[in-house]
Amino acid sequence: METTFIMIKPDGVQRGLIGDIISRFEKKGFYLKAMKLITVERSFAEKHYADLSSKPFFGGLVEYIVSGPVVAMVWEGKGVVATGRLMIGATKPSESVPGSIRGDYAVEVGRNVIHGSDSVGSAQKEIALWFPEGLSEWRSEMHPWIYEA
Ligand SMILES: Nc1ncnc2c1ncn2[C@@H]1O[C@H](COP(=O)(O)OP(=O)(O)OP(=O)(O)O)[C@@H](O)[C@H]1O
Repeated sequence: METTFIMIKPDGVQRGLIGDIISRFEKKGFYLKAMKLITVERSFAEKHYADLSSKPFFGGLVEYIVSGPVVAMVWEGKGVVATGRLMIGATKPSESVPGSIRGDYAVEVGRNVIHGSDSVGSAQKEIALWFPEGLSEWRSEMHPWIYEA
């Protein structure tokens, strides 16, 4: 099944939103396949956001990501990449709808609480970068109550 990379950014950790965010993904019917609390080096943050290196906000974005621990996770489920992005909400909190994570908890684009992979391809790259040790192989006993097949 599809997997995505989700990161609770330093503001989400500092604000005590870890439990709520994990709970949303669990209750939806997605499976947690890997998780760690980690403070990343600048070079690692630059690698994660390499596609944005030419943006004017790149320096501030890297400062933000290295400013404290983040929670890095892999979630699995049918359509989890696209659905995860919907659950997270639009990049700019002023445009993210209430009910989404950013819509409920964020005000500023530079403090938008959470990251989620934007495609299946970038999910694969990000999971390889953040979890070279691999994922847990397990499936919930609830599977038939969540998925038709
Ligand atoms: N104009 C901006 N000013 C400041 N920070 C920004 C701006 N645009 C984006 N960012 C930051 O860079 C991150 C990555 O931007 P991107 O365009 O990839 O959005 P995203 O895919 O919704 O976010 P993420 O990759 O964090 O999930 C944003 O989540 C935000 O924290």
